[in-house]
Amino acid sequence: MHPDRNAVDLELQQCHIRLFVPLPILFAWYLFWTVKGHPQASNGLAVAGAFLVFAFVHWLRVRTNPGPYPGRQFTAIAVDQTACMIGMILTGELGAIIAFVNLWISLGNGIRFGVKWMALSALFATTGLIAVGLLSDYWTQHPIWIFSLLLLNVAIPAYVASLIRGYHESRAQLARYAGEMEEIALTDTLTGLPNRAAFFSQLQKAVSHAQRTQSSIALLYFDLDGFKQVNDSLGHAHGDSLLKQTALRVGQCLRGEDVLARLGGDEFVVLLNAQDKEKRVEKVAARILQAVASIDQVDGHRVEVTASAGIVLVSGAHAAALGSEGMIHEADKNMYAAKKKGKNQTVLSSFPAELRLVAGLDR
Ligand SMILES: Nc1nc2c(ncn2[C@@H]2O[C@H](COP(=O)(O)OP(=O)(O)OP(=O)(O)O)[C@@H](O)[C@H]2O)c(=O)[nH]1
Repeated sequence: MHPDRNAVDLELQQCHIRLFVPLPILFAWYLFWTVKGHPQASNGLAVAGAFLVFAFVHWLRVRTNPGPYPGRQFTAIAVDQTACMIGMILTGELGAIIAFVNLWISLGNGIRFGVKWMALSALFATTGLIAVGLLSDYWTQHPIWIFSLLLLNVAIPAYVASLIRGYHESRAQLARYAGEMEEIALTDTLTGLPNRAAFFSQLQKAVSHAQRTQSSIALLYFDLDGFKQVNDSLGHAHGDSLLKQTALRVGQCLRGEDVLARLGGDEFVVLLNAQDKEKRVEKVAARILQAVASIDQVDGHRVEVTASAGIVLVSGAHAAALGSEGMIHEADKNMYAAKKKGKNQTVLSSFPAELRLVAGLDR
């Protein structure tokens, strides 16, 4: 596929429109007046014919050698607008129609190259029209007409430019809103951590990566011990503060590549992403438990809090077989086993079982 497929398509579209709409109309106009015997009509016929040949050659070039060439915008604007001026000078009153071609060119340049080039094209057109007003006998005698055509060539591009700008601004604003909504949908509002949906999407990516690179995944699930007690004794607001502190302190134990998320309530998960995750997993778990245990105050109230963690270490192939839900479920089961064993501790399992040994976790 051509690197700038859209631009090439647009360029071809412009070629077709030019070849089949304004130029045949211009040609037919001068043909009509030639048949009627207007003295300057044959000049116009020659100009319109030259325009048509030029447009045809340009169409062939775009078809055979698509893509931009150096100075494309400036050349297109200068050649088209100058040819229009010559046509107006050579055809006097019959040339009024060419002012609409000027306008067409400016709008076309805006669509092909952007608002700045449309402004330049309109500037070319208006300067050219002033030159026509000064150089051509017919137009010098009809200043009102040249002034009207000039206005037309300024006002319409300016109006279209404001429409294009408005359109781009609303698109940019929509994109910003969409980004903000996505962020809200993927963030846990209390702690600012990724939420369940965001975590699942990260885990999904990690599973694909582990499968592709034949590496492993280390997933840690932890839950505060006795959180309900804090809520009941201090109130929900202080419970919220404890959750925020937990997110902060645990986050400080992790590396930038690791993902800490809150699944809901007092349940958190960590996806270890660093290269040496297998070797780090137990150390990280110990650090997390220690970080939680170090919280001794919530909003000035003394608290004693610990956490229990379940870990799964899974090879890429097993991760794909278990799926994200399956892995979370395994880690959750281990976390409950740790609670049963007396809380404030970690239970780890691996799939396949030998992964523990490979990772050196049993040494
Ligand atoms: N403050 C606060 N509490 C919450 C929030 N979400 C859930 N909870 C409460 O958190 C508590 C979680 O319950 P458990 O995890 O079973 O309570 P626990 O005392 O930690 O029990 P163990 O895990 O067995 O030690 C419940 O009381 C919920 O009402 C929240 O966003 N903020």
